[in-house]
Amino acid sequence: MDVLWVMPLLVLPLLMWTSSTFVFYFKKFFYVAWMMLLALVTIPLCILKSGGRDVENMRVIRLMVRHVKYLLGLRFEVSGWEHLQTEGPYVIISNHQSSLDVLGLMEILPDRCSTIAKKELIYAGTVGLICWLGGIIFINRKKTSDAKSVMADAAKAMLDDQIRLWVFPEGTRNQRGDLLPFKKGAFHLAVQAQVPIVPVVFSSYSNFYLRKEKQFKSGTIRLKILPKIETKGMTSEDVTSLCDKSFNVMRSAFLEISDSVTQSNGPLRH
Ligand SMILES: CCCCCC/C=C\CCCCCCCCCC(=O)SCCNC(=O)CCNC(=O)[C@H](O)C(C)(C)COP(=O)(O)OP(=O)(O)OC[C@H]1O[C@@H](n2cnc3c(N)ncnc32)[C@H](O)[C@@H]1OP(=O)(O)O
Ligand SMILES: CCCCCCCC/C=C\CCCCCCCC(=O)OC[C@@H](O)COP(=O)(O)O
Repeated sequence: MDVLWVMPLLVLPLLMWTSSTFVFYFKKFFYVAWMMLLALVTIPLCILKSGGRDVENMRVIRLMVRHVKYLLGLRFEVSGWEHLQTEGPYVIISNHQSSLDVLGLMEILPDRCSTIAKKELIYAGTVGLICWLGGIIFINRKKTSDAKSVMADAAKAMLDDQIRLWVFPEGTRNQRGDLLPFKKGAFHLAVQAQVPIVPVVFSSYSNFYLRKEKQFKSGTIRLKILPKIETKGMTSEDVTSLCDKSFNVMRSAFLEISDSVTQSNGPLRH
């Protein structure tokens, strides 16, 4: 009899563990499947709207992605909207924690703004095709010289076609509770086009999404848009200091808006 009473005490934690792991895989699977399906529906809409690859398709994509946050139990708290009210082209830079960043990106994406992404994304089925239709610029991260020339073309296109570009200067996803050192491409891009940089910071996801621990709870993400940094008159000589300055303002903002969050792995050293 006694053993029977103990059973629930053993089984309950096991059930809770498996259910949170189950929720993690379910939500991840659902997210990918839903985005693939949305992309499938959005492809013809984009083709009807623009007849092919065009940054204007980002309006349709943005509209189609907006509801996905509710399905995953996520909310965004955006501050600094006024800093996006800048005429003409600019480069947005933000930290990059997960593919969930796309939801925040779509929350604040200004008109005529596309992104720079790794070229592997083009093979992601319907999502890859929608990225291509949305004018996303693909770079080969393993070939710096190729990436540089694609970005030089992008600087020209920003001015010729009046487009804005969103770049993830960490160059990869990172969930270590701090920012990775920035790569230089975004800053060369802004200096070459002589356009401002608008830094955007996503608060840490570690209070609701932990890849290693297989946790994916509901949560609120703070998105802070910071004042633009001008690059007029700068040359490639100024890129390193521009990069350092941007890193410092973004890192302080990241730590400030993530302050209530436990930094499980501690800060990274540079
Ligand atoms: C409805 C349907 C639903 C569908 C859902 C999806 C819908 C839409 C999708 C939209 C959203 C998509 C979101 C996509 C997210 C994808 C995110 C990514 O893929 S992140 C990864 C790719 N991005 C990046 O890598 C960008 C950042 N990287 C860089 O900028 C890098 O600098 C580089 C790749 C250009 C070069 O890399 P690397 O060699 O490793 O870097 P450095 O150390 O920075 O540079 C080496 C030296 O080269 C100089 N340099 C760099 N760039 C330039 C340049 N453009 N011109 C001249 N010189 C350059 C740099 O200064 C270094 O020299 P040094 O002497 O040391 O200064
Ligand atoms: C038939 C192929 C199926 C592939 C399925 C993948 C589909 C992805 C589906 C839904 C997610 C939608 C958001 C897509 C955009 C997110 C891209 C992204 O975050 O790429 C990661 C990249 O920044 C860094 O990669 P690394 O960690 O450096 O490597």
